[in-house]
Parts: sequence; structure tokens; C-alpha cells
Amino acid sequence: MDNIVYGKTEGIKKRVLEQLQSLYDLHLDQGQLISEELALLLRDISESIGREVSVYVDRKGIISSVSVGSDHAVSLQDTGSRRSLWRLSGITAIHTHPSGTSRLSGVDISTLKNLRLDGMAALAWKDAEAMPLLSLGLITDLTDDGVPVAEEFGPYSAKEAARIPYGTLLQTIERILGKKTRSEKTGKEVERAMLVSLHWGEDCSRYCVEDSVEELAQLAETAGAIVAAKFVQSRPKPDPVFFIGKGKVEEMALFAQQEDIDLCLVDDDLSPAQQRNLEQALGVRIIDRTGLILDIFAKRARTSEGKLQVELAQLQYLLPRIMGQGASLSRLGGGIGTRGPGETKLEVDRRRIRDRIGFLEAQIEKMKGARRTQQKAREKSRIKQVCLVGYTNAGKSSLLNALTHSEIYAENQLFATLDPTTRQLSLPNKEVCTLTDTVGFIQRLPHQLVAAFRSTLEVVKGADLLLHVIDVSHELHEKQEEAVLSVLKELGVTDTPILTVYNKIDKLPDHEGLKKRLDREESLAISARSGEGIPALIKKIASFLNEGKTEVTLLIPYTETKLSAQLHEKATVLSESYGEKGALMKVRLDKHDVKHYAPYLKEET
Ligand SMILES: Nc1nc2c(ncn2[C@@H]2O[C@H](COP(=O)(O)OP(=O)(O)OP(=O)(O)O)[C@@H](O)[C@H]2O)c(=O)[nH]1
Ligand SMILES: [Mg+2]
Repeated sequence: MDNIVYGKTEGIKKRVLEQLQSLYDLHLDQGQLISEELALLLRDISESIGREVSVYVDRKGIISSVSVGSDHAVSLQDTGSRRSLWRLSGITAIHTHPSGTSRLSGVDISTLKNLRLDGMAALAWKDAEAMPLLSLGLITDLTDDGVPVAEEFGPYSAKEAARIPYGTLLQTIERILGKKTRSEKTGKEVERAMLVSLHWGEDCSRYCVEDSVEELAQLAETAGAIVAAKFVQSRPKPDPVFFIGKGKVEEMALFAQQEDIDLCLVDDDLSPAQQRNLEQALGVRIIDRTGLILDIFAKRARTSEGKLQVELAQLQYLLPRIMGQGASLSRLGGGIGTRGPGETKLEVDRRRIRDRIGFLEAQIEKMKGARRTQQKAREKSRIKQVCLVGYTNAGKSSLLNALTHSEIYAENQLFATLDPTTRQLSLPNKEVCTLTDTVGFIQRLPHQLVAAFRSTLEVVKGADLLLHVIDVSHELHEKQEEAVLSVLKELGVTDTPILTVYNKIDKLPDHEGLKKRLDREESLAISARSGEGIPALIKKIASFLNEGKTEVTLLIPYTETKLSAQLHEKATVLSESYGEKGALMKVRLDKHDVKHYAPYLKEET
């Protein structure tokens, strides 16, 4: 550093110039606005030359430039330290008003705003011996268009100014500005969340605590929150009052305050009392794992049946939590953002919630009836039903798209799909089947949801074949696979044949090894993205659905037109030609149906 003094330095005595240069050697304490020493030096130099003197100080307290004259911007041009849109420049300007008050001028304020300075301070004094007074300008807000809003504080004596907790003040301001910018970007307030996961007991056989908290973070982001911190604690068992230990509670309460946290997500299910106690101790909203998943479901539900089911699950979750809850009732129910059962619904008492639950159950029951009828019709139509199941984000919807050339919603989000979507899939052997996409599963899927979605998930039960999609590129795919199988069991799906489909092989560095390992009959490696393995999968589905079928040629006399109509309905007619004696039909049908047509069987030639 050459200790350059910028600005109008002509005619300044060498002694004073040296004084100006020596300003570079002064360091402020980190987080300090000004020191008395600096204030007095600036006063003395400014008095002796009768001009303004400015210094720029960075966040570490180092003086990065010194200039003379009123052109503030001169030496700031090359600082280039504006870090991101909503951040301040990290530079504070301190300058003198040699003949006037410390009040900031219009130019001072606009420089503050234009350069997004941390602060703009002006010093003035009554006479050469007097203690300087300091006024401080800060950007404290942004307009809706993102224009900085400045405020002036002070004047303070130099002594007082030296004691302002300037660093903390700036952090707070940046947080406010940051929040404002984020919410402008997304059009809604983005909430800052801290996560906590408790490791207790010995059981780490399923998801380990770190993996689980990682998944919780993904869920939180899916729900639209920003994850500010993850806490993990080990304990022999949960604390009955707070769930986590008291020390952790204190640590997190402090963190919440310092970091402007809006909510705390707990990677477990809390008792209503624990939830209340934690909420009071931490001073932020508490959402437990089930609450969070319900929240995401609420956001995703599209069809009226899906919405009813989510509301039912939410109310059942809420019911035990609203006993004697006055003020915090509405807070408990709301999820991230403004979802959850609406405020008005939350204000009704338990009895009315019960009524609503009864109503929802009845509605869902009615829809179930309609669904059953559809299901029966499908079963009768002998069109085979294939159903996609798998862990959330495994690529079920992407696979449905790849197989049926559709464009249903597939996203790198947890629970992108809630409502089942059915498409027709044409198979090579002239057959068609239906392919249904379903909601993704997750480890420890809330039981309220399993119950509420039972009727939707009945398509899984009624399927002829399940394609279990696994994201083989995921570190924990084996645990995810187990989780899916256990939810299937919970749903009572035990007899349906399962074809295991290892997806996303394009993400694996080497998948030849995997393909070799998959010599099990009922598994397959594919990439829904690149299309690799899709033709093989289609073939496999076809042969699976045709198991127990056989192809025969029948000669149906013209007197038996009823029979040929029946064949068109029950079997797949591969070819048909008309001869003298009747219709020659090549058909594929269930082996045990062949006997019904025995008299008409024609020997293969
Ligand atoms: N690289 C790669 N990415 C894939 C593949 N299949 C799916 N994806 C991506 O994985 C993410 C999840 O895909 P989806 O099809 O939405 O997954 P899903 O199983 O339907 O998820 P949910 O509906 O949330 O349960 C998306 O970002 C897809 O683009 C694949 O074969 N390779
Ligand atoms: Mg999906």
C-alpha cells in the first residue's frame, strides 16, 4: 500500500500530508465505528487545511483510503467489494464538515445510497479545541422497488460514537435487507429455519441421524424455508418436557435470536406438550416431522379428493394439539408460509373440528365408492394395471413420462406428485396396459397420511404389477428401498408382483457392474432421463403381464358370432381372416380359458 492521499492535495504542507498518510496506520477495533483518536486527528488535519477530509474504513477496522476535498466517490471507485445484491459494501465513510454542522448533506445521503455504504459519518466541531460531534447515516430499508432508504442518527459526541456497537448493528441491518430482498424475489416471505435431530437409543439401523436431518433439510426446502442451521444431539432418551436437552434448548434459543430464525423443525414427532414447551423456550414456531410433511402435502394437493385427504390428516394431527390453547392455536396449525388449515378453521373449537373430520370422512368415503366402481370397471375390462411406487424423488413421474411420452409434473422436489395419474401404455405385442403414478413414500411416513391416503393408494393394491422405482444413485437407496417395502406392507400390499427398477443409472460413473448384479429376474437398470433400458423395461412389463397366457389359433364358424365377439372382449386378437368355414382367429388368452374354446382349436401348422 502506497499510502496515497486522494483528491485536492495541491498546496498542502508536507507536514500535513505526512499526517494524512499516517492515517493509514490507524486501525479501529473490529466492529467499531470510530475511535476518539481518529476523530481528533481528522478534526486537527481538517482545521489546518480548511478542507474536508475523508477516510474509508472496512469491516476489519482498516482504513482503505484517505482523501481530501468533498468528492467522496473518488477513491471508492476501485473498492469493488459489493458482495451480493442485498449486501452492503462493507465500507464506512467518515468525513469532516470543517465549517458547519455534522448534519449530513444531500450529497452525503445519495453517496451512502449509491455506493451502498455500510454507513456515512460526518464530523463537525464548534472550535479547534472542541470535541467533534458525529452524525451517522445508515441504509435501514429497501423500497418495494429495491431502492435503499436511508436514515440519519445522532449527533453523538466522538466518545459516544466510539462506543456504538456498530458491527452488530450492521449485521442486523443486513439481515433485514436480506429478508426483504429474498421476499421480493419469491413474492412471499421466506422463513428461516433451524433443524434439530435427536439421536437416541441404539437404533441406527434405518436412517442414521445425519442422513435423517439431511432429508429433513430437503423437506424444509421443498416447503419453501431456508435452512440456517442443523443441530444434532445425542441422548439416552428424549427429554419428556422439551424433547431435546435443556442445554441444547438454551443454545438454540440464543441462536434463534441472533440469527433471526422464524421456525424450528424437529426431526421426530413431538407430543403436543413438548411442542408447546419448546415453542415457549425457543420463541419461534415449532414444526415437527409429521407437521412438515403434512404441510408439503397441503401445498401439493391438486384434486379435490387429495385436498380432502390432506385436510383430514391435518385436522387429525391438530386435534390433540389444541387443548386449552388460546393464543398459540393459530400458530400451531399454520405450516411454513401461510398454508395449513386456514386461520378461520383453526379458531373453531374442538367439537367443530370433530364435526369437520366426520364430514371429510364421509366425503372421502363417497369418493371411495366412485373409485371402487372405476376400479371394478377396469378389472372387468381386462386391461392390466401397472402401478409405479417408490421413494419420493426416485423418478416415478419421469419414468411415466418416458414410458408413455407424457409430460406430467416431475421435479427435483420431495412429494412432487400427490394425486395418482393414469396413462395408457402401449406394449409391443398389441397389448395395452394402464400405468399409474403415485405419491412417493418416505421413511416414517406419518400414519395420519397413510390413513388419509388409503383410498388413493388402493390403486396400488388393485394393480397387476408394481414397478418399484429406486434412485440407485442415491447413497441411501438400500434404506429407501426398505422404507418403501415397509409402507407397502402397512398398506396391506403383499401379493402383488413387484418389478424392481433401478433408475438414474446415467448418474453412476460405472453401471456395467450394476447391470451384471441385476441378474435377478425381476429387476432392471434404467435411466428415465437418457432412455437407456426403457425398451427392455417395456418388454419385461409385456412378458410379465402375459405370463399365464398362451397364443392359439381358432376357427370359429360363422354360426358362432357370439364367440368371436367374446374373444374380442376377453382376449387379444392378433390376427383374423375369413375363410369358407368361418373366421380364423389368432388370439392370446389366459391359459385356463383355452378349454372353453377346445372344439375350435386349430392345430398350429
Ligand atoms: N439424472 C437423472 N435424473 C433423473 C432420472 N429420473 C428422474 N430424474 C430426476 O429426479 C428428480 C425427481 O424426479 P420425479 O420424476 O419428479 O420423481 P418422483 O419419484 O415422481 O418424485 P415424487 O413425485 O416427488 O415422489 C427430477 O429432478 C428428475 O429430473 C434419471 O434417470 N436420471
Ligand atoms: Mg412424482
